[in-house]
Amino acid sequence: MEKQPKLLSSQLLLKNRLFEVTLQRATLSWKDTPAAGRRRASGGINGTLKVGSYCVPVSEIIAVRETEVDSRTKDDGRWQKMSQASAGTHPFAFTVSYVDRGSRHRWRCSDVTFHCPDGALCHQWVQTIKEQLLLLTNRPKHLLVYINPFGGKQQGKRIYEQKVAPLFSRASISTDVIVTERANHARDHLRTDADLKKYDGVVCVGGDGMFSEVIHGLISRTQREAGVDENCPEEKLVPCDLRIGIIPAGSTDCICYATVGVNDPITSALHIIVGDSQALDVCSVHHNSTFLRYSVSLLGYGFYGDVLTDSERKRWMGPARYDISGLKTFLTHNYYEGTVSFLPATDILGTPRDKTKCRAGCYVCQDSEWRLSEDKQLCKLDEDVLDQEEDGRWQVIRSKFLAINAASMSCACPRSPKGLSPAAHLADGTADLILVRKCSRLDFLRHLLRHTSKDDQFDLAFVEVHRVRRFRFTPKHCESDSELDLKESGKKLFSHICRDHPACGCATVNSNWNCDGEILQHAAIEVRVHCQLVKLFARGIEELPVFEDPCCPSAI
Ligand SMILES: Nc1ncnc2c1ncn2[C@@H]1O[C@H](COP(=O)(O)OP(=O)(O)OP(=O)(O)O)[C@@H](O)[C@H]1O
Repeated sequence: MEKQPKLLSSQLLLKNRLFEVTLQRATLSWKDTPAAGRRRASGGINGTLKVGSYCVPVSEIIAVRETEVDSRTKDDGRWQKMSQASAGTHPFAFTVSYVDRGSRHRWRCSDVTFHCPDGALCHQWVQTIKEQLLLLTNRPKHLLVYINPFGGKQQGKRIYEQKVAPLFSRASISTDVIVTERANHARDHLRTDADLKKYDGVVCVGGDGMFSEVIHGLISRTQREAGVDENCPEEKLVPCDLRIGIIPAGSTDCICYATVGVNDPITSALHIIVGDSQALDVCSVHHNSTFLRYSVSLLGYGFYGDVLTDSERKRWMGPARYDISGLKTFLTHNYYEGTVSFLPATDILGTPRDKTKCRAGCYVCQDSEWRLSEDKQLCKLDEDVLDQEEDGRWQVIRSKFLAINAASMSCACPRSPKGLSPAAHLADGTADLILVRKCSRLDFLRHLLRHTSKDDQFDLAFVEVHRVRRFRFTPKHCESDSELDLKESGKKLFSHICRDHPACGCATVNSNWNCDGEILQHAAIEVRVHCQLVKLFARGIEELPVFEDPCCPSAI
């Protein structure tokens, strides 16, 4: 590794022990000096600090400030008494706030205070660190924040005010905060009114529903300004410039869990402050050349559509409704006939059966980013050639399905740690299309149980999985208009009977699509994955536990 020049290096006092403190372009480090032992022996009060070397990446420093020095100093949240000798020899101090990694991907903001022998040196340290922070151009300075006061346990406002706003202010981030007054307030404001040029990012405080509002508003706005027609399924959508931050305060925080690894407001706030960036694929869903919705996690027809439809009728039950509706839908065992056509993704590095998972710095997603920038350089003429090539590669499957699921990410969450498609990627421009054909209840149960065990949920004769760029689904009765006309009235009646008699064993005509937790109005849909259409203030789930990380503020 290339040796970096030292920007500053001094012997400073930390918890009454002398440390050699060094600032380089990428790191702030401090290590025990031989004199430290002598000073300890001379009666200084020892803190909990371990002997050794410590290192914080500059990119994870939140802020630096000069600190008032008394004979008492507050460090790590606790008051400590400085020895008279230390206060006398090192009367000036500065405090560095930095990202401290806890267990299970949780981040915290920790402080370390260094004491200096003179004011000029202290000032020089603060200024030099500040200058290094200003060079980090990926950090947001001004954010637009939407708070859903009714999401989850209705704690959005309190969470923001008590846990997030103080961190933003410490990091000198200014905000415009809007507390939403109705559903779709954030979406509509982003679509038309918001002066987006003023901001470096948009933050939503709430659950997956709020995140969905924000992406719908931002994507629509971007397309309108670029002159792209959202209703045309063939249009290539223009990526959104502004990054989105999610402060989890909902009952379902799956997107946050999938992109950060934990649904913790402080962790998310710190990812925003350090200016992380994680691209995310977005699926557009159309019916007959009419835009329906965007999806970033799961599109599910059959089993997951039916669970959502049933659970919506049982909202009064609270979260227990998902288990009850799940059991009911499983026992009902409906299957649906139709045609799935899809365009396989052939030019990518990963497959849905990979053992490796999408993690921070994922090389599969990076490869897609590289291809995306190459694609942009292709001239318009080549797009027609590509379309013709695509036409020849579509595959068609006509069958009876218990479930059709398209996962744009693993869909892992605390309830399902492996997720629906464990090897799916956040930003490779594909979705994993999982087809579960008609099978016995026992076999379907085996498939479902494998989502929570080590066994491969796709390694069953009635399950197949394809990594796709586009797909279409046509329910059997929609396959031709004349067929539809002939059967329409009879099927409506049939569907009604089956809903009222769920145990009769006959298939209802149509299920509904569950689109990231919302029910779609149409069963016949056309889906296209847009590679890296939005960006989040996140970095993907980090792989290493804290003690394995070579550059964290623990001893090295
Ligand atoms: N002020 C408001 N009043 C009522 N509904 C709102 C308001 N602001 C946002 N919403 C809507 O509330 C819905 C749920 O919000 P959110 O996702 O934040 O919480 P949640 O409890 O996780 O909900 P869900 O689990 O249904 O996604 C969103 O779809 C959003 O459109």
